[in-house]
Amino acid sequence: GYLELCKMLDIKYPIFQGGMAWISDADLAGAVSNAGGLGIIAAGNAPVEYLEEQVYKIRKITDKPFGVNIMLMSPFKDAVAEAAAFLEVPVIVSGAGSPGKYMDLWKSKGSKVFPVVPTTTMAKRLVKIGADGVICEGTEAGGHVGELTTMSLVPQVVDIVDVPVIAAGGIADARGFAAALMLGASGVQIGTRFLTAYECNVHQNYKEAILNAKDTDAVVSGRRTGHPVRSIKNRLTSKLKKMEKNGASPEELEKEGVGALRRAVVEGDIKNGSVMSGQIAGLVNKEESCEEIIMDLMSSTSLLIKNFKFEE
Ligand SMILES: O=C(O)COc1ccc(-c2c[nH]c(CNC(=O)Nc3ncc(Sc4ccccn4)s3)n2)cc1
Repeated sequence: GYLELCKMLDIKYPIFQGGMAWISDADLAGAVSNAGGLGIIAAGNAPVEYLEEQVYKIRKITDKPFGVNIMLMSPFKDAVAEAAAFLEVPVIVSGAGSPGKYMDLWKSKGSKVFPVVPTTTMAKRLVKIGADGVICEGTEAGGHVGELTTMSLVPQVVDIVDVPVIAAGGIADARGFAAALMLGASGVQIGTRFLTAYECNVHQNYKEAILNAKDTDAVVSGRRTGHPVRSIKNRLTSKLKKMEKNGASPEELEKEGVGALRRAVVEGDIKNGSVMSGQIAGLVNKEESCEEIIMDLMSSTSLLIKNFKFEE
């Protein structure tokens, strides 16, 4: 349950902040960890120097546990995986691929390993080789997504693993948090709502696109070409949709996608950039601090579930 998870990771609240490529830096992760959750720095596609710099920086911001998310489609994944172990990062999260070959290295250095898994098969396989928990991310999530929904994936994984399950995808308030606990999750991972936090350094245009989005605006591009990515509907997603319809190759689509996330995050080009976002953006309508987000989640959830106790 959530108390066991908090004990395992020495965190106050069972709330992970999604390690979003280009977005989750030491400022955001440090604020989440200082507020009692697990802040997670995203290595994304960045070279190892970026990760080292962010880990040094977060250790100046907080002395609480934090995580690093390693994106396994990164060209720098080997160096980044080594660095995460060498830096003795408390929690290592992985995504967009299988971290099997790094598991022993990460465990040997004492890191807790929480891979994101899109299916029960992957969950079972990774727990068998040592995963300390799994993050079950439903297709409701932003960014690179699988096919299964959170509502469907979470209970099926809970039934076949004996480690804590974190629910991710489509969760932004106490109702989603409470629902995840009912499905058997020990905690939740939240991306889209933390993306609009004051401490998140993403371009203000990107935050506004999330705050103004409605339920049907977060669409998946590239589902047929292998890298399905959920982002806010704009000129880029329309272009990708047309290209897919005209039978564009994965390489052609990939070329369009490269640099698109940076254009949105850094330059604020939310028309032609990739504004990655979960379906729950329609529920995220105001900017808050990480502390406010976490306290809202914990206090409201404790009202929904009578034996869900927490102390401020
Ligand atoms: O290796 C296999 O058999 C396949 O294994 C997996 C397949 C998928 C996943 C998976 C799905 N979702 C996640 C965690 N979420 C994510 O990884 N979300 C991401 N958002 C943006 C990212 S950067 C990117 C990536 C592709 C194209 C453009 N940009 S990564 N992991 C995990 C393992």
